[in-house]
Amino acid sequence: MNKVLVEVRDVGKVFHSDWGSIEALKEVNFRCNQSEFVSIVGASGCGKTTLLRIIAGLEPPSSGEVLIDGENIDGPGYGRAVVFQEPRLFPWLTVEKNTALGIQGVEKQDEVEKIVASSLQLVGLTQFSKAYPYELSGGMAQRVSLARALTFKPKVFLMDEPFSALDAQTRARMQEEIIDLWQKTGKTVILVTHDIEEALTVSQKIMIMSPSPGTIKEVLEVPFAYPRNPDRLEFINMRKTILEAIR
Ligand SMILES: Nc1ncnc2c1ncn2[C@@H]1O[C@H](COP(=O)(O)OP(=O)(O)OP(=O)(O)O)[C@@H](O)[C@H]1O
Repeated sequence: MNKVLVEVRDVGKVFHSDWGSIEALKEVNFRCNQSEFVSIVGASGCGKTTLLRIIAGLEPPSSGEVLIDGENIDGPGYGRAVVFQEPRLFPWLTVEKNTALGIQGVEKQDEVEKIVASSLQLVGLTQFSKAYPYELSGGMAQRVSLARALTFKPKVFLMDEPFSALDAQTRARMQEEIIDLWQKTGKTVILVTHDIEEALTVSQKIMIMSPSPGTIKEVLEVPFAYPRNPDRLEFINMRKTILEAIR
């Protein structure tokens, strides 16, 4: 039976500033099952990042609540790892030291090393553990941030446009790698992307948001097997459906 891991209930968010208020989210409701790969797509400004930040506990909702594994979220926590658009590495630390920054509550150095080694292996960076960030390509740097996120042993990975700063080829490779990582670890993934093709390539479910105020317009199951082929008619048709829904 599918277990519900993330539950967003009637979430609303209003930002107040000197020049007025913005209702960024209104009555957002959805459920995400354990081990599910979900993408959130929608036009610029429709509230994707705000919703992800609320699930991460980085932003409080103005109304409603978010439950993860039945527990109410009221701040950042180790059950959730967030991967941002840029890798956010410390330039003066090696790959393994940057990766180890995510580890909490493990005192023995050899245990820390074991966790780091297995995370780096999962993202294919074992060989580069002694390298510094300036020696890495953009894709490799983003893989370090994934390795660091893995060390948290999170229940859910929250990703905000993690590949959008990469060139097209690296991006395609990273999409394959994230599917591989998800299949190996069985983690739940919620990915924000403005790229419909990316959402169709990686996810099992796509939530389409509409703006002003941001709300979930439609949820689509992606029924195709992995690896997905963007040239297949079913893929092309679904891309068209999503594009029309966003417009
Ligand atoms: N900290 C903030 N203060 C005030 N308004 C904000 C803040 N963060 C977001 N907003 C507003 O909330 C709305 C949703 O923004 P958000 O960044 O969540 O959209 P998005 O869908 O992620 O956009 P994009 O695809 O362009 O990144 C926008 O109107 C934005 O101006």
